Amino acid sequence: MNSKAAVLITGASSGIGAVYADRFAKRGHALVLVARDRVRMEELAQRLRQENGVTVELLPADLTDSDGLARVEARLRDDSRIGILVNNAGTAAHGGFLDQAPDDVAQLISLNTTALTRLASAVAPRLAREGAGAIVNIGSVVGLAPELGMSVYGATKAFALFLTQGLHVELGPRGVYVQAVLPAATRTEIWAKSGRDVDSLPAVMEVGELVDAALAGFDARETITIPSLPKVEQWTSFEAARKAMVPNFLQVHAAERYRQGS
Ligand SMILES: NC(=O)C1=CN([C@@H]2O[C@H](COP(=O)(O)OP(=O)(O)OC[C@H]3O[C@@H](n4cnc5c(N)ncnc54)[C@H](OP(=O)(O)O)[C@@H]3O)[C@@H](O)[C@H]2O)C=CC1
Ligand SMILES: CC(=O)[C@H](N)C(=O)O
Repeated sequence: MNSKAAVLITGASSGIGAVYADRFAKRGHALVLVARDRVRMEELAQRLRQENGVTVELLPADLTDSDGLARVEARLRDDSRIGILVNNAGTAAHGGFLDQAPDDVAQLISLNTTALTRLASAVAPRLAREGAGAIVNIGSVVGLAPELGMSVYGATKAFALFLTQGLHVELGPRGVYVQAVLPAATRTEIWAKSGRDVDSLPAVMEVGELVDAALAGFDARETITIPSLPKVEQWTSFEAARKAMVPNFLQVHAAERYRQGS
């Protein structure tokens, strides 16, 4: 992969996406920034152009809107300068499942899973043809922790993790690197936007530290990067247990515990 490939970052107007933009600009990459808030992106873009001398283009779009999403998909399909997609745009939900209106749930799923998948789908064939490039999906540790009571949000993040692992299997041999980053609580606007006080949490990572760790995982070509997890062995043994189960799924008969009266 050309190390100076342009990077398209969704959700680049604030938080994790804005810091990814800063870090990739510092590394000398041209950027395409996607989010709804053009003014905030323009402020960021001006600073990044001045500080780093890189090209920064804006592609304002609502990724839950079919026209907006289609414009970003077209850019990813057609612009051969873009070699890295950072699929970061996402929202969290207010309250628990019983408090969430079906339309709000659908909107969350639309951004966190449908848009993420469609954007990966738009860029992947071109990257596979080129035998180079990267797709970074921002998941969450919440996708591993149904106990946290964020069922729909967590399910969208479990989706991002699974999709990444599947795409790693499918696209890795074609030369495309796929990474899932699973942040834990990180100080960004997502908390206030979803009606929660980030300062009530026992531990919160600063967003710069989170993105720098995610990029260390990127540079190491990790498939799954969990910046806050102290011992990577906990993740690798979890994965080993899952993989050990897979060969046992295909059986002619139901397991003994389900055989009634036989
Ligand atoms: N902060 C945290 O604790 C954690 C965050 N994450 C994940 O990190 C990612 C980034 O979130 P974070 O930086 O924290 O939060 P922010 O709220 O700061 O950033 C979210 C970004 O997504 C954009 N966005 C929201 N809705 C849309 C939309 N409909 N179309 C296009 N862009 C949209 C926002 O821009 P705009 O409003 O301009 O459209 C903004 O740039 C999310 O996927 C989140 O789930 C994961 C784990 C922990
Ligand atoms: C940002 C969130 O709402 C969530 N708690 C997470 O850590 O992913």
